[in-house]
Amino acid sequence: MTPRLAVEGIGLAFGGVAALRGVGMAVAPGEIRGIIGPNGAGKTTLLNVICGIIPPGEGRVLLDGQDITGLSPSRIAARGVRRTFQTTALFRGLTVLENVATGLHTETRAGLLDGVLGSRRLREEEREAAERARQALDFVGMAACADRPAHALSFGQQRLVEIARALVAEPRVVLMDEPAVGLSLNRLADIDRLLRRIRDERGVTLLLIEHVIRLVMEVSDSITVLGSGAVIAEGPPAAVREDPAVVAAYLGTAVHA
Ligand SMILES: Nc1ncnc2c1ncn2[C@@H]1O[C@H](COP(=O)(O)OP(=O)(O)OP(=O)(O)O)[C@@H](O)[C@H]1O
Repeated sequence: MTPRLAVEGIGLAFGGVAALRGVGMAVAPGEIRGIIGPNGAGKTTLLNVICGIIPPGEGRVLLDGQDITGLSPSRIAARGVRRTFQTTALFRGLTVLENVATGLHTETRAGLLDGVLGSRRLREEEREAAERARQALDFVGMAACADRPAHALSFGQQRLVEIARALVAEPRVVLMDEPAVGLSLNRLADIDRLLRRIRDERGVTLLLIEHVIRLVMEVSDSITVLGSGAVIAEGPPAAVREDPAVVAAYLGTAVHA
């Protein structure tokens, strides 16, 4: 089967520092793939390469077999690869609903002239965008906050809105950078459930960077472990947890936390 997402031989250096070294990985459709590794291992850089924020020095990124290496972030988003960030990145001046609707920018067809003329097509698009944004908010359990200003929400709520924004355009792949960061332990089960629903109900393939090892071990179908910019282990959570190279990379503690 063609992988939904594959990276092949990705290499990237920042100045003299090799951030990624020959990274390869193939993720099946509908898989939750955890990406773990110590600080500085290259996890965020890998997501940035996949979604086009940083062009790789070497290697290729393939989406359903098609080479998307070097495309701009907005073109890659338009092909169905969306992203959430480590720190929330909502527009402060917009409502929650408007923030989620910005996730549809790659699909909006009405042109500038339509805006000037206030055409019916533009109004229809806006209505449709609002409806889809509302559905995405409902999916993450945030519909009641739709009309509130985004900055008035708690950190945890803002993270859910970001996930809704990543989902609104019905992506094929969502890259998530630490969705559980800053959440209390009793919210972890909610995130676990939400990630599974994103996979099962929306058919989205998920790449998940996560430092909360308990969450990533429970929710991932398989895990790729990065160390110093290279893949040091890959496989089902139970096998990765026992892998000597992984235990050594984490100094034998965190993987069992
Ligand atoms: N924009 C940049 N300029 C220079 N070096 C960078 C840049 N971004 C990342 N690096 C370096 O690349 C390496 C990989 O960093 P990256 O942030 O991808 O690691 P990470 O695994 O996501 O770490 P963390 O778990 O701490 O978020 C590190 O050595 C980091 O210092």
